[in-house]
Amino acid sequence: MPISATTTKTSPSNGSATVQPRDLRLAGIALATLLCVACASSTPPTATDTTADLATPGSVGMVDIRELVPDIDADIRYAGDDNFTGTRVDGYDAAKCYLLRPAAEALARLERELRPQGLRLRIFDCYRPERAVRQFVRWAADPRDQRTKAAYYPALEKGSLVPGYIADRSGHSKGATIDLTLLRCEDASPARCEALDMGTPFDFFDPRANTDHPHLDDAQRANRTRLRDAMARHGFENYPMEWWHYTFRLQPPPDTFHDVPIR
Ligand SMILES: C[C@@H](N)C(=O)N[C@H](C)C(=O)O
Ligand SMILES: [Zn+2]
Repeated sequence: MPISATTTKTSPSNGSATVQPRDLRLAGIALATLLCVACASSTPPTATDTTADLATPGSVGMVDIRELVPDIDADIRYAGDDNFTGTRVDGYDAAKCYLLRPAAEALARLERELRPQGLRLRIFDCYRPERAVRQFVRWAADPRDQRTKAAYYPALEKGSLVPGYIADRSGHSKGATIDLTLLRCEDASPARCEALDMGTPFDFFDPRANTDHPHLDDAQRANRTRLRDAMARHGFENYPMEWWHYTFRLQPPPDTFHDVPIR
């Protein structure tokens, strides 16, 4: 896994990232490292370091899913204002889905399996820069902004959404996690598709979004099960709090959080 000033590594003990400057030989470098609170990097600068704004998802091992499936359906909600923050999110300079290559290849295999059944995937989010996660956390901590409450978290206080519904250190930043749903498509060109009823919309922060919530109707439960089974066949594990959130089981698991913008 490439490491740069744009990345932080997971602590083996508790699963969260820590700031651990390992090279304090040069006082100037150490000072720069300590001052770079926003970078939160565990690795000191090296000759190959670059700023987050110069690196690309490709340079840290990720691939645009449309290189593998050019016509996959994607509605990258954080690249616009149609999301729970009500604004375009930091780091989403383009509406693209980047994933580590093995995760992207697994997703492409699943899409190929689904199409003959009249089904397709719709992707909402993939790799998420850490600056986006920080924006989510700032949004959740600001009780004055309630513009999206009715649509996204009607029954909960926004301050309670972190970390269960919105992670303060997200697996999305490691490049193997994806938010998505299933579409049923008519065999036309271009395909005419409709999202399956999952019981809640994407990013509806509420117990009803829990994958096994008891008060779903039969069709909604079957649709969630269909998505979960399909994803499991291709190595993706569901997060029980959110029916749309899946992580690809990579060996060894990725341990690097990235803050490279999507463009
Ligand atoms: C914010 C939502 N789409 C999501 O991905 N939630 C999980 C918990 C995360 O932020 O990693
Ligand atoms: Zn997610």
